[in-house]
Amino acid sequence: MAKTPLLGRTLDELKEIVFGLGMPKFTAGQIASWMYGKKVSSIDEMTNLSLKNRELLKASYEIGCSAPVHEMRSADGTVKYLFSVSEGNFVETVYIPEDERATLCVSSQVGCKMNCKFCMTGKQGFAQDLTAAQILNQIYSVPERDTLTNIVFMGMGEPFDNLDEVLRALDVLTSDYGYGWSPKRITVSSVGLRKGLRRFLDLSDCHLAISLHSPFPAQRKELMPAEKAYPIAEIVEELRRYDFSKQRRLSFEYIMFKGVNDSMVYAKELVKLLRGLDCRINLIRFHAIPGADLEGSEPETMLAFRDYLTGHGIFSTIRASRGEDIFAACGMLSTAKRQNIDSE
Ligand SMILES: C[S@@+](CC[C@H](N)C(=O)[O-])C[C@H]1O[C@@H](n2cnc3c(N)ncnc32)[C@H](O)[C@@H]1O
Ligand code: SF4
Repeated sequence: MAKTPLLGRTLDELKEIVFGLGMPKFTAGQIASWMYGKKVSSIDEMTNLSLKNRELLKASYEIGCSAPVHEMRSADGTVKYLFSVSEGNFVETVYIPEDERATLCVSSQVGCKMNCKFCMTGKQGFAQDLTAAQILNQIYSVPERDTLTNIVFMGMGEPFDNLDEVLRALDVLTSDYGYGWSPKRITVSSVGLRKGLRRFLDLSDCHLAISLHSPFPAQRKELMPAEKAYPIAEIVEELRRYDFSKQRRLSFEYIMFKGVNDSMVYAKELVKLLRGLDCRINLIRFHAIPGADLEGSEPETMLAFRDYLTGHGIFSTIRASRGEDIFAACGMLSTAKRQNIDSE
C-alpha cells in the first residue's frame, strides 16, 4: 500500500498525525525538526523517536522525498531539474546562480489551465495539481538546497489555481518549525485569479509578482485568456487596497514581444495603469517556443522601454535571460520528456 508523505505537513497537521497514532504531541515538533531542519531522508534517521514510534510511523508514512530523474546544465551555471510526480508526468525546477544570489524556480502544477499564448506549459494543457509535498520536494531534493537564497514560484503552473497546497508549502517554508525562511526571499508569480489573489495577500507575507504583459485589455485577453475572468484594471484596483511600501514587494512581469507590446504607447499606458502603486516592473526577454507567432524585442527597444518606465516613476529592470541552451522556456523540458515517453 502506498505510504503518505510527511513532507509538506504543517506542524498542526503533524500533531494530528502523531495524536492519531497515540504518540505524545511533542513528537510532531521532533519530526518537523528532523525533516525540515536536518532534512533527513528516512524516518529511521529520527533517532530521538523511540524505535516503537518510528516503526508505527513507518507503517503508514514516509518522508516523501525523491531525487530528480533528469538534469540539464547550462554553460551559464543554470541547472534545470526534472522531477517525476506521477506516471508520465514531470515538473521542472530551475536553479539559477547569479552573483550573491542562488534562486530556485519551482513549479506548482503539471501543465496549466491558463493557456497563455506564449507559454509552453500552457500548451501542455493541465494534468494535475502538485501536493505541498511535491512542491517542497523540489527544494528538498536539489543538491544546491543549502545554498539557496531565494525561491520563486515561476515554474510550471498557476500557483493561485492550486492555492491550498501552495499556502501549505509557504507555511512550512516560512515558519520557525519549518525551514524558517524569510517571506522576503520568496516570490509567488500569478496571472491574477480573483479568489486567489485576495486570499494569498491576506494569508501570506511573501512577495507577489503579477504577469501583466499588456496594459490593454483586448490585447492582454489575446495573450492571456485569464484576463477575461479577472481584468488587469480590477487586479490593480484590488492591489491598491494593500500596503507594498514596507516589507512586501509587488512587481509586474512584462514579456517584451517585438512589434506587439514594445512601443512607447505601451510604456505610457503602463505608467497610467500603475500610477500611485508601490511596485516595480521586470521586463522579460521572450524565450521562443514552437508554434507561437511571437518574437522577442530587440535589446535597444527593451533598454529604452526600461528607461522610460524608470524615468516616469516605475523602477524597472530587464531580467537576465538564463539557460538559453537548455530549453530555457519553462515547460520545454517536461514537454520533450513526455514526447520521448510517448514515442517509446
Ligand atoms: C511560467 S509562469 C508561472 C507562474 C504563473 N503561472 C504566471 O504566469 O505568472 C512564470 C513567468 O514566466 C513567464 N513566461 C511564460 N512563458 C514564457 C516564455 N516563453 N518566455 C518568457 N517568459 C515566459 C510568465 O509570463 C510568467 O511571468
Ligand atoms: S504563463 Fe503562467 S499562467 Fe500562463 S500558461 Fe504559463 S504557467 Fe500558466
